[in-house]
Amino acid sequence: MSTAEPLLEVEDLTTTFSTDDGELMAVDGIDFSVDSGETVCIVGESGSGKTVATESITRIVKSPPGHVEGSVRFKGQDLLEMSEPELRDIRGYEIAHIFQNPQEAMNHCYTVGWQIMEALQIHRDVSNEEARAKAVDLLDKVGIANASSRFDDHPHEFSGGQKQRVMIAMALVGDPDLLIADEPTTALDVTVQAQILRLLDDLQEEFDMGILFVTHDLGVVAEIADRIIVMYAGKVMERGGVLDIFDHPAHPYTQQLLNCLPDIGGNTGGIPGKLPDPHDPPDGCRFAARCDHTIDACRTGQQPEEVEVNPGQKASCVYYRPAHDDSVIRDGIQNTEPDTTEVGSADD
Ligand SMILES: Nc1ncnc2c1ncn2[C@@H]1O[C@H](COP(=O)(O)OP(=O)(O)OP(=O)(O)O)[C@@H](O)[C@H]1O
Ligand code: NI
Repeated sequence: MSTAEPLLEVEDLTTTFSTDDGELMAVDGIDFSVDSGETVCIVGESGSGKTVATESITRIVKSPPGHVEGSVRFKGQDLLEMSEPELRDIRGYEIAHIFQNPQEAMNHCYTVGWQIMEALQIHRDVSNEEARAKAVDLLDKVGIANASSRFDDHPHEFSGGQKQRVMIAMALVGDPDLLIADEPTTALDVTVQAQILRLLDDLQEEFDMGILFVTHDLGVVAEIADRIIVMYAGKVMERGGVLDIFDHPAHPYTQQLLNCLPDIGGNTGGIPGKLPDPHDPPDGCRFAARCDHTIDACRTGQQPEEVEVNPGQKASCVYYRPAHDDSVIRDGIQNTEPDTTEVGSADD
C-alpha cells in the first residue's frame, strides 16, 4: 500500500492569522504524511488547529486568509509553491474536501444531479449525456437508492445522511487521490454516522484514496484510522498507529483525551482547563498548564522534539527524553485516577 514517497507530505506547516489582537498561530510548524489507501486521523480538542491544518493544504482557509508557510508535497509537487490557477486544477479534483455541514456546500436552488454534473464539467470536457450518466453512477455508488429518479430532486428532499452521501459523490467526480474529510459525520445520528464511515471505507478501497480525516470523536477514529496524529494548540503532541495509540498512549494529553471516552468509563466532561491563548503560546510544552505531570523542564524552551516511544509511535513530551523517568507517564491511563493517599496526607 505505502510507496517510497508518501502521497502527501507536509513539512513545517505554519498558518498564522493577523487579528486585531495581533498574530494568531493556528498551526505551528507541524509535519505529517498520508499514503495512498491509508486513513490518517487528526484528533484534538476544539481549537487545536485541525481544520486550519487541513485547509492549509489546498489553501482554502476561510477569510481572513491565513498566511501559510512550510511545504506541502502532493505526488511530488509543492502545493504551496503553486499559483492559484494551478492549485484550482488540483482542488476538488485530485484532492477533494468534504465538510461537517453538507447543507452549506450545496446550492438549494438546483437539483443534486445538476450540481454533480456541474462539478464534473468544471474539470472534464464531457457531454451533458456523459456527465448525467456519470452523476447517476456516482449517486448509486454512494448508496442513494433509485439514483436515476433522485437525480432531479432538490437538496431539501434528502435527509442529512443522504445529503452527506451526495457531497461524497460530488467529492468523487475527479477520482481524487486524497480525500480530506473534516468532521463529516459529526452532524449525523450514530446509526447514519456508522453507515457513512462504512461507505468511506468501501470507497477508499475502490478508489485507493488516501483519506485525511479530522475529528474530535475518538470513537470515530477507532472505526476508521490507520494512523493518528494528535494535535493540541497548533502542535503535534503524539502520532502513531491506531492500535498503539489506543493501547498505550504515550503523551499525557492523548491519555487524557482517551480518558474522556465514555465507553471506557471516563470523565465525559472533557479535560479540565482550556487551551492556551493562540496569540501568545507559552514556552515549553503547550499542554503543561493542564498536565498532571508537569515539571520545570516542561515550561521552558520549545515544544519538546518528538521522541520515538515505540516503533512508529512518537510523543512530544519531556519525560521521554534521556535522563527523565518515562514510567511516570507510560502507565498514565491508570495513573490518572486520583491518588487518594496523597490527598489524605496533604496538609494544604
Ligand atoms: N479565519 C480565521 N481567523 C482567525 N483565527 C482563526 C481563523 N480560523 C481559525 N482560527 C483560529 O485558529 C485556531 C485553530 O482553529 P481550527 O478551526 O483549526 O480548530 P479545530 O481543531 O478545527 O477546532 P474544531 O474541533 O472546533 O473544529 C483557533 O484558535 C481558531 O480560533
Ligand atoms: Ni475544525
